[in-house]
Amino acid sequence: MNQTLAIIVYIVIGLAVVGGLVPVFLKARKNSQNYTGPRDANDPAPLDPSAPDPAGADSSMSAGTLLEDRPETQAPASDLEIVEPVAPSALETPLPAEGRLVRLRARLAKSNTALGKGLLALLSGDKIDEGVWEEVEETLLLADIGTDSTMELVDTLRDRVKVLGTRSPEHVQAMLREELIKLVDPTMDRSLNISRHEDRPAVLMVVGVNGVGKTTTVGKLARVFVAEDKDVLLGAADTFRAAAAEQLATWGARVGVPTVKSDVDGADPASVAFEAVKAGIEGEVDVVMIDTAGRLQNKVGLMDELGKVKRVIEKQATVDEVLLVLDATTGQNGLAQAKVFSDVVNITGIVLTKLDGTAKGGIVVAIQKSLGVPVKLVGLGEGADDLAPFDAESFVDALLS
Ligand SMILES: Nc1nc2c(ncn2[C@@H]2O[C@H](COP(=O)(O)OP(=O)(O)OP(=O)(O)O)[C@@H](O)[C@H]2O)c(=O)[nH]1
Repeated sequence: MNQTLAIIVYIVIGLAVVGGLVPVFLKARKNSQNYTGPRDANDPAPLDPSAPDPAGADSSMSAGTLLEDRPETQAPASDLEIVEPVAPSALETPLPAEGRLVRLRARLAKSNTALGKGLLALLSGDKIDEGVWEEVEETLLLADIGTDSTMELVDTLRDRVKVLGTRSPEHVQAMLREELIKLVDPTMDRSLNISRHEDRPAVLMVVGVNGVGKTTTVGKLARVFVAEDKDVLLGAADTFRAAAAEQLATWGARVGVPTVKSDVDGADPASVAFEAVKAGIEGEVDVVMIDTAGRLQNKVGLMDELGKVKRVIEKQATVDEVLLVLDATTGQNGLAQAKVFSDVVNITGIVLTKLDGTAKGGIVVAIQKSLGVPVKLVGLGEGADDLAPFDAESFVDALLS
């Protein structure tokens, strides 16, 4: 009897010990997903165990706190989770990308009437004297086309008007259309490099300053790719703004796309990016898209951090597309941002957002000219499908319509 009792006691103790270890094993397994590769020279300092919890410090920040105000040390990306999409029955069907610029033409035309219609009115008048050319110049400069391109366009138009003799409004419209299209450059390759490699997904990274529309762009792009039947995975490497990862996961879930994110505020963004790409390789998806935190281009540490995110991804894949998101309403300021970002991460394309809210559509020309990088996409509203592949002819037609 005593022997049986002793056996039962041993079994109970044994079960208690095993039960206690299970969570430890599970936690260890979760953490083993973390990126543990060698640190780069400019990596953030490793955590000092005696230091106050940086996650705690971060969580006291408001969503509006700028990235440069955060503590130097960063929490590791422990507690990574993959947010799975909603039930298939609740999934949305995104619109195909083709023809979107034409569909959204009215928005572009509405905010750029001054440019297209203004130029047409000026050039269709009975007499084109110096005063008119000055007004044409002013209109182009106000639309943020940039000084060099404005001069170039005015000189060409002046020559062509001279040669033309009679000027019907149709003639003027055709001439203006032709010259504007040349300026926007239809020869640039605007396709996105998102073809899957034999053994791994294509990786696309989105960068830019605060609030330009990076997360929104990744969400809208996920929809475009889903409409093209691609398998997509998102990585929420904007670990600074508390709501950003949630925002991204919600975008993804709506169209059946999973998101890799960290539960820890201020987690190491490179680590989240690494894990997202790893999950993309293991899941054999077509495209992994990495959202990054907004950062001011004049903060060296933050720009270094961005370079690190890219380098860490490159330990297991190539970064095929780096899209710089610029807010069209900030006009020429975007040029300064573009310059610095392109020094750090080799920008392959521009996304120009909020073109629906500005009469400065000419910034497309200025950016391409100063950077030599094509505008590949334009944002024309806050709606889920208000992102369009950029096309020189449709764009100019919208300006002149
Ligand atoms: N009108 C308009 N609003 C846009 C467009 N694209 C983005 N937005 C809005 O811009 C705001 C900022 O967008 P986010 O995607 O959160 O910007 P973000 O760059 O990720 O922000 P940070 O992570 O703080 O740097 C949101 O209110 C978007 O709805 C656009 O093309 N048109």
